[in-house]
Amino acid sequence: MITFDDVTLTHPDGAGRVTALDRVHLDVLDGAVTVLTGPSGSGKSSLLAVAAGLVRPDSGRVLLDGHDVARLSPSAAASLRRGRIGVVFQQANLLPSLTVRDQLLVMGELGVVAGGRRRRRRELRERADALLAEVGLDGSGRRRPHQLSGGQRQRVAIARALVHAPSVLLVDEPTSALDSERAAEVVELLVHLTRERRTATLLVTHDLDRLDDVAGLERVVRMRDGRIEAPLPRRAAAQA
Ligand SMILES: Nc1ncnc2c1ncn2[C@@H]1O[C@H](COP(=O)(O)OP(=O)(O)OP(=O)(O)O)[C@@H](O)[C@H]1O
Repeated sequence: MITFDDVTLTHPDGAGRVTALDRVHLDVLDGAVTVLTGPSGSGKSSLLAVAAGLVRPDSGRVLLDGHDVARLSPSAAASLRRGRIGVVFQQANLLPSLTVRDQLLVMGELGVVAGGRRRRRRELRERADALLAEVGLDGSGRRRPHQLSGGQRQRVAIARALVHAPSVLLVDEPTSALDSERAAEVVELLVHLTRERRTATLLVTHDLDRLDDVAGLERVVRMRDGRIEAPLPRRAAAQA
């Protein structure tokens, strides 16, 4: 679970400062996808960056499984990120020369080192293969990114983000490069994996209306001017 408790973040802006997050309170619960939407500049990326420990807020607490990410040193934040957080970006960002399976194994090894756990390689390989099957890429482990469709690449990115068994999944506009049908499939997959693995998933999207038919996105929060508006029913949030 991630808890944002009274989190404020400002950036320098000419002579003054611009407020990206303004006293944000939000719980991202385990086993559910919390959708974060809102207009450009409302603070969505800033909230993800703070959750990932990439940016330190001016004030407030960001609790990730009880650790205050906002107070950690940069190296401790990096270690927490590698051990407990999975991230999926707008583009899949796969390494062109690696096979699908190796994309997962490389990330898994990083998590193993960072977490100081002696997870055996065989275990990691089994985990990678199980994840590839779960995201519908059973049998594609030897392919390389250029042999995959956009939706398949994004599925690899999702599997890679989960291979070290993070408790938190941060997802930034994962569907912007996909058509509506593929977009819905990718988000359905995220809902399924989130429930099954009990991750606390925070999904940023600006086009909520494209996800109208996806079940399991009950929790939608909308940002405006750095603030979280009260959680809204999904249709109302899409129209606001
Ligand atoms: N590094 C920075 N320096 C100065 N201002 C910044 C910086 N990063 C973000 N901002 C400002 O903080 C506010 C929130 O930006 P943020 O990128 O979090 O919004 P967003 O909702 O993710 O927007 P988008 O949907 O366009 O990605 C905006 O006013 C933006 O201009």
